[in-house]
Amino acid sequence: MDKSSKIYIAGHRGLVGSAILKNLQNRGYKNIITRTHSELDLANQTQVSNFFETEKPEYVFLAAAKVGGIVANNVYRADFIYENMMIQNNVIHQSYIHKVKKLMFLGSTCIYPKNAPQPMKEEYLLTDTLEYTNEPYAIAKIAGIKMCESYNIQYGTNFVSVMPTNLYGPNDNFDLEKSHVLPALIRKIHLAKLLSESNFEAVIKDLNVNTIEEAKTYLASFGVSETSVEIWGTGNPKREFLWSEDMANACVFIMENRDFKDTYNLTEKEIRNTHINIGTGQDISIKELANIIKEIVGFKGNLVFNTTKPDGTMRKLTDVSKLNTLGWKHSVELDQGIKKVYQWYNLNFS
Ligand SMILES: NC(=O)C1=CN([C@@H]2O[C@H](COP(=O)(O)OP(=O)(O)OC[C@H]3O[C@@H](n4cnc5c(N)ncnc54)[C@H](OP(=O)(O)O)[C@@H]3O)[C@@H](O)[C@H]2O)C=CC1
Ligand SMILES: C[C@H]1O[C@H](OP(=O)(O)OP(=O)(O)OC[C@H]2O[C@@H](n3cnc4c(=O)[nH]c(N)nc43)[C@H](O)[C@@H]2O)[C@@H](O)[C@@H](O)C1=O
Repeated sequence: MDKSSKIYIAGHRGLVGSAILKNLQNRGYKNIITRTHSELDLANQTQVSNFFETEKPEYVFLAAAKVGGIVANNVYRADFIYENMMIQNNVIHQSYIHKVKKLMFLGSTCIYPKNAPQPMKEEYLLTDTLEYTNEPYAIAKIAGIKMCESYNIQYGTNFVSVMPTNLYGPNDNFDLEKSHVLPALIRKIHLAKLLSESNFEAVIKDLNVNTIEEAKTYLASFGVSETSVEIWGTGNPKREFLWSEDMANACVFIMENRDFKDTYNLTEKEIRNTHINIGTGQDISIKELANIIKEIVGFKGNLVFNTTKPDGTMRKLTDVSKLNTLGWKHSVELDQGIKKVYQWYNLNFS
C-alpha cells in the first residue's frame, strides 16, 4: 500500500474499524473510503456490487460484521450466521471480481475447537467440535477464512485472514445485554457505583430514562444495585483481551508487510492455515477481570456470580508466535487499557 492507495474500510464506525481508520490517517494514508451501514448494506449483493464497480478500491479491510457477546451470539443465532455469511460473501467475492490488490478478513479466535490445547495455534482450526454458544458465528468466520484461502488458490487473489482475540477500546458496544464482557462490566460496575453514591442524575443520563425508579428497575434486571453487581457464569473462564488500537496496528502492519503469496512455498498443511492469530498471549479469569474493573471504577460493593448464565468456552488463549515472528507485539497492557477505556466511557458515553 502506498499513501495514495484507495483503501476501503468496511465497518469504519465500529470498535476495530474506527481504530483502523485512525491508524491509517496517522500514518498519512490519504485516500480512504468509508460508507455507513445506512449508506451501504453489505448484506445486499446488488448494493455491494455497485459500490465496488463505482469506487474500485485497491485495498479492503473487512471489519464489518454482526458482533456481540456470549448471550447475543447464543440468542440471535440465525442473525449471526446469516448476516456474517452475506457480508463476507459479498465483500470477498466483489473484491475478486474488481481485482482488489489485497483484502484483510477479520475472523475471531472462536473458530478454534472448544477444548483446543492451549495456547491455540493456527493449525488447530477444524480439528474438533466448536463451543455451541457461538457456533453459528464461528462457522461463518470459518467460511470466511476458507473463502479467502480458496480464492487465493484458485484465482491467485491476495486475501489475508487474521484471528483476533477478545477486543476492547473506544467505540465499543456497552449494551448491557448484547455486549462483550469487558464493556458490560465497566458499565454495570460504574452504574452500581453511581447508585451507591446516590448520584441519580448521572444514572438517569447514562441510561437515558426519565426517573430513578425506572433506572433501578432496569438495572435490577441485570443484577445491578447500589450494593452488588451480577457477573454471568462462574467467573472461572479465562479470556485474553487486546486493546483495539493495538489490533488496528497489527492489521495495518500485516497489510503493509505480508502477502498471501508469501506462503506459496509452504507445505500443503501450512497453506491450509495461513490465517494469523492476533492477541497478547496472556489471559486472566473473568473473576480477576471483574475485580480489576471494580478497583479502577472504585466500587465498594459485592460481585455476585450468576451460574444460570453460560460460561462459554473455559479458555481460548492464542498462540501469537507466528505474529511475533513477523515482527509485531502488543503494546497496551490490560490494566492500562481498562483505565483508558473507562476514561473514554466517562467522556463520551456517561
Ligand atoms: N469485538 C471483539 O471482541 C472481536 C471482534 N472480532 C471481529 O472484528 C471485526 C470488527 O468487530 P467490532 O469492531 O468489534 O464490531 P462492531 O460491532 O464494533 O462494528 C461492526 C461494524 O460493522 C458494521 N456493519 C454491521 N453490519 C453491517 C452491514 N450489513 N452493512 C454495513 N455495515 C455493517 C456496523 O455498522 P452499524 O453499527 O451501523 O450496524 C459497525 O460499524 C468483526 O469481524 C468481528 O467479528 C473478532 C474477535 C473479537
Ligand atoms: C470475542 C468473542 O466473544 C464471544 O465469546 P465470549 O468470549 O464468551 O464473550 P463474552 O465477552 O460475552 O463473555 C466472556 C465471558 O464473560 C462472562 N461474563 C460475565 N459477566 C458478563 C457480562 O455481563 N456480559 C458478558 N457479555 N459476559 C459476561 C461470560 O459468561 C463469559 O464466560 C463470542 O460469542 C464471539 O463473539 C467471540 O468471538
